[in-house]
Amino acid sequence: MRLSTPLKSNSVKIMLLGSGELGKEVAIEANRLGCEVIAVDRYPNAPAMLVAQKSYVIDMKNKEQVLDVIRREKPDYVLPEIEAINIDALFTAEKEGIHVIPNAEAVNKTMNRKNIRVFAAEELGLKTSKYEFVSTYEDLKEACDRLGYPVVVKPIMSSSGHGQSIVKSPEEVITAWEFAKEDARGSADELIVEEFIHFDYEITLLTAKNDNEIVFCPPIGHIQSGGDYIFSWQEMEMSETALNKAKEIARKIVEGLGGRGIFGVELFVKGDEVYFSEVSPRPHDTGLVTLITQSQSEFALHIRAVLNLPLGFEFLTPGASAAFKADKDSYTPEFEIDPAVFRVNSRFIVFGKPEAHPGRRMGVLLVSDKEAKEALKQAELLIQKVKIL
Ligand SMILES: Nc1ncnc2c1ncn2[C@@H]1O[C@H](COP(=O)(O)OP(=O)(O)OP(=O)(O)O)[C@@H](O)[C@H]1O
Ligand SMILES: NCC(=O)N[C@@H]1O[C@H](COP(=O)([O-])[O-])[C@@H](O)[C@H]1O
Ligand SMILES: [Mg+2]
Repeated sequence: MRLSTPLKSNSVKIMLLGSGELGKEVAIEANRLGCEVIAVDRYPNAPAMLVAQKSYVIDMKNKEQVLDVIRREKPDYVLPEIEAINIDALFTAEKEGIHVIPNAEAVNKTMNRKNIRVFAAEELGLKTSKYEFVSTYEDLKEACDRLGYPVVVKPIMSSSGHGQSIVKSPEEVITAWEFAKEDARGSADELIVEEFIHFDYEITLLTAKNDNEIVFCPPIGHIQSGGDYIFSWQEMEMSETALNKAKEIARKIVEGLGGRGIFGVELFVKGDEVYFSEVSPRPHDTGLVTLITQSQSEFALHIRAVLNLPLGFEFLTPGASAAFKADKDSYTPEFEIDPAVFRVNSRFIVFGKPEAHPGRRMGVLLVSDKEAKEALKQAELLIQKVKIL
């Protein structure tokens, strides 16, 4: 492995398309290996920009603007960090010899619920919830009736629960339709209607892949509210049968998508049955907990995978994370953190987002303990001691 110093002509150049909290940790790991980091996002002073060597503010959905920064910088690797990126630009960049992580087609498949669901369920034969795709209100109504209530309605392109709702009765279909249209983070031209899975629990199985090996992190349990994560813990206790099924699904999906990097494979578990839900071809928000539990966090593993370095790591301790979300608007967000939060076994990470809005994730609390359950209890308690002024 050849490594240099950032900004030298021979340094490895990494471009992050999306510069939020996950990208910031990736940038820090890349910097530690002497890589040069170019952070790109839709607004200035995004978290990863605060630690990158250079940054650009562009319209991430505009093909010319995305291609322009790539052509100008000629990075060795382009790492998509968000879902809402112009995909044609990635295909073109790849054709021009740029290494997109994990590859443009994998990004294309995973950014669109229709592509990834059809690929997973119909091509790879993975078990998923029943689903239908609709583009008119009438079709949505019929699909909900056919699948039977409750159902989950989601825009085909979105993330962090934006535009997503659980529909419990025919009367609620109209609200779900309107919400999907107004709150989608990508495109709500089409919606997916999914059978509601009454799972016992859900996990993220972080799976790292380089050209030679695939490694699995211990499963991460999590709790979601409104389609967005609020607590996660590692390791989630599960039966050997369920864990083996989870690994088998994860292996199939990452081999199917190909390329190098870390993948967050989202799975629902009911008894020993495991359902594939979706996958991020990049670090996962629920995986922030690995910053305190693993010798190599998901961010370090991502960079190692990108650079095709060995992926070995140790699970050091059980732990938990609590997302800190703002409850108000602020253009000069300031935290008030009770010193009690800073225990021997806990940390609070401020992402550094320049603006706070109700529901926006601004930081994360991490706790380790002998048992994940105990760490989770402490995380639930300590997160209440953080406020935005
Ligand atoms: N078919 C389903 N049955 C039961 N619960 C579901 C179903 N689909 C989604 N959920 C719940 O909603 C959460 C968010 O769904 P999903 O992961 O599809 O949305 P998302 O917007 O992509 O979120 P993120 O970007 O944070 O991963 C899931 O983690 C799960 O808790
Ligand atoms: N579930 C996906 C996820 O967690 N993505 C993370 O959130 C950022 C966007 O935050 P913002 O919406 O507050 O700008 C993204 O840049 C990424 O780091
Ligand atoms: Mg998800």
